[in-house]
Amino acid sequence: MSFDLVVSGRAFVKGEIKYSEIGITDGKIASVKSSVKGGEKRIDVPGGVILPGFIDPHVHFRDPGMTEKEDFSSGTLSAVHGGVTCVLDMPNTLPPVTDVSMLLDKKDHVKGKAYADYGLFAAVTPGCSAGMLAPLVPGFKLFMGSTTGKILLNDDAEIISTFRDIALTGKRISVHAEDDRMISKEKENNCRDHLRNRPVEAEINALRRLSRFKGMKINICHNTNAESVALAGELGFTTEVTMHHLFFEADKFSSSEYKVNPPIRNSAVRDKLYRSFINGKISMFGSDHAPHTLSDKSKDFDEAPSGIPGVETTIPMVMNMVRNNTITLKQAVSMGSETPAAAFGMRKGRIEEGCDADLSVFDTRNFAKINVRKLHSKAGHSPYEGWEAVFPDIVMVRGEVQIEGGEFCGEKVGKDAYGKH
Ligand SMILES: NC(=O)N[C@@H](CC(=O)O)C(=O)O
Ligand SMILES: [Zn+2]
Repeated sequence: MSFDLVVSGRAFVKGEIKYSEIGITDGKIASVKSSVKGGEKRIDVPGGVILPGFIDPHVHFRDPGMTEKEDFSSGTLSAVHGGVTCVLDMPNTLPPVTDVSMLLDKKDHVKGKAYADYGLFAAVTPGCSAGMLAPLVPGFKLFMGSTTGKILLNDDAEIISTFRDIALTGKRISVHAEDDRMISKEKENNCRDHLRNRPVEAEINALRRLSRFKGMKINICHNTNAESVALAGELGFTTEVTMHHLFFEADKFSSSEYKVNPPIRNSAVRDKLYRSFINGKISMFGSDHAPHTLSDKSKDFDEAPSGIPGVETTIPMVMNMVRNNTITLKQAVSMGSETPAAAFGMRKGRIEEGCDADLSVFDTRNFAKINVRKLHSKAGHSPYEGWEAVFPDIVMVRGEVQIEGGEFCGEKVGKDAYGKH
């Protein structure tokens, strides 16, 4: 058998790190063995571990409509620099993705712009043509609490009837679970006020209301507290966690840079969330990359939009946790690659025959401090400036090298993972 490319080195294969030779043909992994013959081209990875490319199941790339904050090129460029080879983009762009024609318009619009593979979510709206949308999307997104964009749906009767249609399609519904009726709109001056207006109970109550959908394919986004995580687990839902909810506390991190929905919680809530993450109770990382320009974020707290960028820093921070033995590599790969691929039905996320040849190589000896000037998002700011992280040495999207020796050498090879219909 001849391959277009053979990548060899220590690789994470079926839960173990072992020397492997990965034969790649037409962008797919065709063979994984201790030795494969042939290969037009060979890349011998000198150090570090070859991992499946990471998948970020939750980004907001603002394209179309708010491209001064991010566009598909800057967003996916940022992604590959952080070891992320596939992103799932949320539908609160302008116009929002609420029907087939808007979805197809957005697909046309972003085509040819991406450095990483991608999928585009559709919003859950009453009467959305779930059956027609389903083959074209990774899943559907429900916003139960108001936030950037205007696609709120918080009425039980409407949620029930729409979920019934979506259940028939087999697609997962990612939920922004904050009960809007429990969100107060009083003036805010800092993150403590934002937290007062959007209490933990709003999140837990939204989840309680979803308990009637036990066993359905539902994913609870950006969990901020251990109770939500536990309840979601009991209901058979998948869960996401962000770095900002794991690491920030409203008392210490109070400026509008940290204003985000759901909000940064207090230290007691954060500590319990962190423990449930360490104990393996959370399914996936999701950056909730929500870029806003510095001038937007510099407005008075009450006026400033909510959202924190993170697509480029999430996995490097995760790999730093692996370096520190805070979590195992197995947990990092499960939460960052395997589970998102399985949850959203992609042949990605594993170094196995038949999967896309999305690979990332990390060497935990190469840690560095995050430097905002070296990040690629248009946001131009990061709350993680100066934090230690491990950035990837090599990143490959379906066999196409995007990063080598830590340097960008890529092209806009990114494809819609739900596009062949
Ligand atoms: N997380 C945020 O605070 N903002 C997100 C929307 C969202 O996920 O709530 C955004 O699009 O700006
Ligand atoms: Zn979001």
